[in-house]
Amino acid sequence: MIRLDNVSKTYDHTSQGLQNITWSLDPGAFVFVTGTSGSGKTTLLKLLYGAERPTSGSLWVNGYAVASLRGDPLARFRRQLGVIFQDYKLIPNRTVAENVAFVLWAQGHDRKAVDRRLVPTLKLVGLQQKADCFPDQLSGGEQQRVSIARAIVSTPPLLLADEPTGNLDTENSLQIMEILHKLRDVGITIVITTHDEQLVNRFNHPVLQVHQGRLQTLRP
Ligand SMILES: Nc1ncnc2c1ncn2[C@@H]1O[C@H](COP(=O)(O)OP(=O)(O)OP(=O)(O)O)[C@@H](O)[C@H]1O
Repeated sequence: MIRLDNVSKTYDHTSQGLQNITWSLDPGAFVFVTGTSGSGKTTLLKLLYGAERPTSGSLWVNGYAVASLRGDPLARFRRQLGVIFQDYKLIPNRTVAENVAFVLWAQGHDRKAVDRRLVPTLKLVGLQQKADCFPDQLSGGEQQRVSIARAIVSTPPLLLADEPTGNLDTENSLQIMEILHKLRDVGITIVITTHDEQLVNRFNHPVLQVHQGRLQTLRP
C-alpha cells in the first residue's frame, strides 16, 4: 500500500525535516506514527497524499508514484484516499449530510448513489440523528466523526489520520478508535499519527516513531 525509498524532505536549511526514510506498509495494516511536536509526522502524511513533494527519494502509495503526480492525476489519486485532518476542515455553512456527501457529488454520483452510501456511513460513525445539523451545533467529538465519515464515504483503500483524537477526551478518543477498528475490519489500511502515549499503549498495533528525521520501529 505504501513504499518509501530513501525519502528526504527539508523545508529549508534551518529545519531538520525527514531524512532518508525507507519504509513499506502492507495492505490491511493498522499503524501508529508517534513523535514529538515538530518531529515531522504531518510532513510524512503530506508526502503520502501528495500535499508535499520529497526533496529526494521516491514514494508509491496504492500503486501511484506520488511525487510525479500533478494536476488532474494528482486530484484523482487524492480522491482515492481518505484523509482526516487535525482541524477537521468541515464546511461551516453545510449540514453534516452535505459535508459528507460533498465528496460523492464531486465524484459525479447521482442522488440515489449518494444516499446509498451516505446513510450507512453516518450510521457507522453514529451521526444519523445529526445529519441536518451544522458543524457549530456539534461537539468536538461529533465534528471529528463527521470528518471521518467524509474521509471514508467513498471507501478508500487507505486512510491517513492526523492526530484524529488530538482534541478529544478519553471517551471520545476511544469512540474514534472503535470506528477506526471497524474500518480496519473491512480491509482499509490505516495510518494514525498521534502523540498520545496512553492511546498507543492501550492498543497493540505496530508503532513507528519519527525521531531526529528518521522513522524508527518502536513496536513491530
Ligand atoms: N510549510 C512549511 N514550511 C517550512 N517549515 C515547515 C512547513 N511545514 C512544517 N515545517 C517544519 O517541519 C517540521 C515538522 O513539522 P510537522 O508539522 O510535520 O511536525 P509534527 O510532528 O506533525 O508536529 P505536531 O505534532 O506539532 O503536529 C517542523 O520543524 C516545522 O516547523
